[in-house]
Parts: sequence; C-alpha cells; structure tokens
Amino acid sequence: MIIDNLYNEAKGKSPVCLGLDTDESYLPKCISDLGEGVADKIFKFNKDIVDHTKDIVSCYKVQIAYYEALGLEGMKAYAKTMDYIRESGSISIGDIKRGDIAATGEKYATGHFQGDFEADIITVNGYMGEDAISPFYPYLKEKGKGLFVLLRTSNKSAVDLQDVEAGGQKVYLHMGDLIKKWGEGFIGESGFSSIGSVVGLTYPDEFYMLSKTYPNMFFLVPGYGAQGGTGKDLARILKESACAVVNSSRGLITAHKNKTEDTDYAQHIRNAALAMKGDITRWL
Ligand SMILES: O=C(O)c1cc(=O)[nH]c(=O)n1[C@@H]1O[C@H](COP(=O)(O)O)[C@@H](O)[C@H]1O
Repeated sequence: MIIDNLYNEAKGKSPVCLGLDTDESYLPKCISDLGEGVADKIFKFNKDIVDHTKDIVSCYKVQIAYYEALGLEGMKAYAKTMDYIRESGSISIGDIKRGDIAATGEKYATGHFQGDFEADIITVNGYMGEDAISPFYPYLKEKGKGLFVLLRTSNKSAVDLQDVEAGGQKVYLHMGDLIKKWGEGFIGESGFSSIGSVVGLTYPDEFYMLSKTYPNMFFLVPGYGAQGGTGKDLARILKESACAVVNSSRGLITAHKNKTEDTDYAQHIRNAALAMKGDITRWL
C-alpha cells in the first residue's frame, strides 16, 4: 500500500515532504534567461530539485494552483513534474484539494489517479461528507493510491469553522472520527491507513492530541518554516509514532534567493532540506 511506502520513506530518508509550489519568480537567472517557454523552465527547476533531493526527502507535494495559474503551459509543467517524480522512484502528492460528489468526484479520481496528472496520493476536502471521498475508493483498492483529507488546516481562520462545537464536539474532531471510519478498510502493514489527514503544524497541541486519538492515521503536516512551525513542535509527536510527513514549500524552494542566480541554486535547496531534516531529527 502507498501508505506503507510513504511510512518507510519517512523512516528511511526523513519526514521531509518537499513542496514544489513553484512560482516563476523563484527561478534563478540561469533558468529564467533561457529562451524557452515557462513550462520548460519550471519543469527544469523542479527536475533539478528532485535530482538533488530525492535521497533525503520522503515525498514531493506539488500544489496544482501554481500550475493552473499559468494556464495550459503550467499544466504541461505539472504533468511533466508528476511524471518525473514517478520516474525517479519518489512518491508524489498532488495537492489538489478536490472534493465533489458522485459522478463529478469520479472524474476527479480519473483525472488525478491516472493519465497526464497521475499522483500517488492526493489531498481532498471531505467537508461535503463521504460522497466526496468514496469516488476515490476504487483507486485506493485497485491501484494502491492514497488520500490526505483536510482535518485541521494550518491557516488562522481554520478555527472559525473547525473549532465550532456541534453536539458537544468540535467540528474538526467530528471530521477526524469520519476520516478514521473512512480509512478503516485501507490499513496497511505499517498500521496506517491509506486515507490519512492534513493537520497544520501551526496548531501543535491539537496535532499531538489528534496523533494520540487516531493511532492508525498518517498525517500530512504543512506549516513548517514559512508559516512558523518548528522541529521542536514535531518532536513529541514523532518520538512516540513515526506518523507524519512534514511539508515545507517556500522555505525550501526559495533557499537560493539572494545567494545565487547560478546553477548551484539546487545545492542551496538541498542544504535547506538537509537543515530541515536535521531540525526535525535532532529532537528525536
Ligand atoms: O493541504 C495542504 O498541503 C495545506 C493544508 C493546510 O492546512 N495548510 C497549507 O499550507 N497547505 C499547503 O501547504 C503548503 C505550504 O507552503 P509553505 O507555507 O510555503 O511551506 C502550500 O502548498 C499550502 O497549500
């Protein structure tokens, strides 16, 4: 199961999930000056990053909005990036945050679990209920794919809805119970389900509590670095269970900014990923 592979990669390499939220402004001059289209430039940057980091990170999360914003050219770069991650033997997370019901949900599943945009795992929004999640089940069963369902997101206004009490329980805990239930049929050898959840590191106490409440749940954890989360915040959770991968996007893929515009940029990004790995693992 994909979740067992991710668990093994996180244990064997590091819990670092490198976020390829690639904005054109992040490209060093040695790439932006090339006489090629934007898709080729962005792909070149992403490919170089994968080549320089695949031995030290567990997975790559590719945030589709950065590519959609560039239209057809951007989507070509997205497709090539997903393909290259697979070719490199690494795990890809398509950060698409979809969530629609029935026939529409089936189209999202087809669009992101096979064909041009195929990912190993995708992020989904389950706040419409199981009808927005069940269209993906056949791909989990038959193609070994996985889901990360939004549970406790990293943004400030997450609390406006997710902390509301309903029936004596906060909304996000109710969502946690649902994700646990949806994932029960997909538990792998690692003890984790291929239906995991997204919990922001910006709420470390809630994350700790969730990791205790749902021992079979694997977590995708954004919020490290640019949003303020630290290795120390993670330590008490990962010490007890290797239950998460931790994403950093801007904190890693802009590490070369103001340092170099030359081809050594990827080494700066690798160094930043190594520093993040060190920051997380030194507390364990
Ligand atoms: O699903 C996500 O990945 C996600 C959920 C969440 O609650 N907060 C969050 O920041 N993210 C994503 O995680 C990444 C964070 O990027 P940086 O803040 O640049 O590290 C972005 O791709 C966000 O879309």
